[in-house]
Amino acid sequence: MNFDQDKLIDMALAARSNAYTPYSKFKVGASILLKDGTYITGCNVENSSYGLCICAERNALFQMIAKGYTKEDAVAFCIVGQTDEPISPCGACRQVMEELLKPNTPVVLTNLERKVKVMTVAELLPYSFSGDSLKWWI
Ligand SMILES: O=c1ccn([C@H]2C[C@H](O)[C@@H](CO)O2)c(=O)[nH]1
Ligand SMILES: [Zn+2]
Repeated sequence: MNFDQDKLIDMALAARSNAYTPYSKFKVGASILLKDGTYITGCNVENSSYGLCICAERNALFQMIAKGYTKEDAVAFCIVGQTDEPISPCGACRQVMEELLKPNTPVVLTNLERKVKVMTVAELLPYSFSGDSLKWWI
């Protein structure tokens, strides 16, 4: 499905401006375009107990679920951070993308210069562990 990549990046950048990062100072934004035209966004939110920090990607994906949407509704996902190259999401977020997005959903990785690399969810996490692996008894 076609989508407005510039608008998707703008939404992720706007979310990034809300990032709560007193410890790392590394702000990240994420946005999801849904089939009904809605955008859902997320930023990273840190905590003095470092293990409780949540990445922008998971914040956005969990909000998508909380608002009643599913992977079938997601058209594209975008992540932006202040990196030299388009941002590379962490392993935990790749696993959550595998769970909550479809394998062929485009993920727009970008940076503040708007250098873009588009990869699918499956390309970001090849040979993944998934819910299918839990169906061993069938
Ligand atoms: O793709 C990424 C990489 C890092 N972070 C956050 C986690 C932490 O708050 C800070 C530094 O790792 O950036 C994200 O939100 N997304
Ligand atoms: Zn992450």
